[in-house]
Amino acid sequence: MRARSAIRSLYRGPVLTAADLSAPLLALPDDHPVTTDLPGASPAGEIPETVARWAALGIVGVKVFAYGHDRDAHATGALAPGNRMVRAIGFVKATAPGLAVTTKVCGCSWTDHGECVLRTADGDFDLPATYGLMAAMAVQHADAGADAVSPTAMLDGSIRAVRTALDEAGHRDVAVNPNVAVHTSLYDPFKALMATDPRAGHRRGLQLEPGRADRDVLVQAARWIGEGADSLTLQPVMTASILRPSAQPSQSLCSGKAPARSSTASPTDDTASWPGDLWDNGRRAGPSRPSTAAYERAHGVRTAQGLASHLPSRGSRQVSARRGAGSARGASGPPPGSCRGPRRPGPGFRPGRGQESGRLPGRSRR
Ligand SMILES: NCC(=O)CCC(=O)O
Repeated sequence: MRARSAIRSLYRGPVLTAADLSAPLLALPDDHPVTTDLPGASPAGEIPETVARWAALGIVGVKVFAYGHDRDAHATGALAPGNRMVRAIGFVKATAPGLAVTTKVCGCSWTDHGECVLRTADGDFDLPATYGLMAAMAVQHADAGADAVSPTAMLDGSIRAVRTALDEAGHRDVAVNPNVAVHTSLYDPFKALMATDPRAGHRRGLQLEPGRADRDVLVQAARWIGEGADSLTLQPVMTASILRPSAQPSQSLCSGKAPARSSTASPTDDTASWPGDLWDNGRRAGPSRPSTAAYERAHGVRTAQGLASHLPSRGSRQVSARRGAGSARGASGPPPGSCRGPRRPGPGFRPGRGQESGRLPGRSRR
């Protein structure tokens, strides 16, 4: 079989090209020392040059992270007109209008304590203020030209808050791409460069525990989809590999199959290769898109949409009602309790960390 190159080409697996990639752009102050090998670290003034180089390579997206300024307890700088994020979005769009711009939406770059969430005077999580901050940031980024926003706090309710705010501001076509973030020291160089390491404690109470990530990733994915996510970013990138083993048809597990293309799972024409429900939440639903049920039959797996039907979801009905396609997908999913396999969330299974009850973990220490 492999002697003929035409046959090799015919049966070649998926190929990763520049057209599958989105590059991280870490927008730094002009006088900031770039003491890192992290790709994409760029003083603000050099952003046009950096982005032009990427566009010439054929890269199709940029994910913007801004080094926050004027940091305080309320993350005031995050909403300041013309702040570094807004300017970075403008630079990218002016340089390469065709690039898809995704922006990080989180308090941690803008709070003086480095936490993703805002706190009350008593030190508790201030949920309304945090949701309000993230929602206003998302609208500000969309107003500045962002095509998608990436809420990264891993805070239940924040995705719904962002989606609702975008819709109400007339940005229904701006996508929401939350993180599914596993807690890891691999973020340390990024946090050091961007000065986002929490002054006290860590993000362990929000991000997924590495030891349980193989199933919690899927639980969280289903949750974000229920809140209105359009696509997901698995973080760190190797998180994608923990989904692969659970996608073996012979095991018939409750899982999705990870894409081979990049850490950001984004809409693609290759819907047959993984369950679109996990990745694009049906925004591109169309005649060529396989249904959840068809996908599950063909691959012998359960998708996140199927998994979601096992959870006491707080948001999926709301999303289904708002988006017609979502409703149809939900109806075609497996009935509750039909999932078979060794990693099936058992009766009474809870994602942990008090998420089901909406209770949030308190400040924890290293
Ligand atoms: N807002 C949090 C993140 O972006 C995730 C990486 C980190 O822990 O800093």
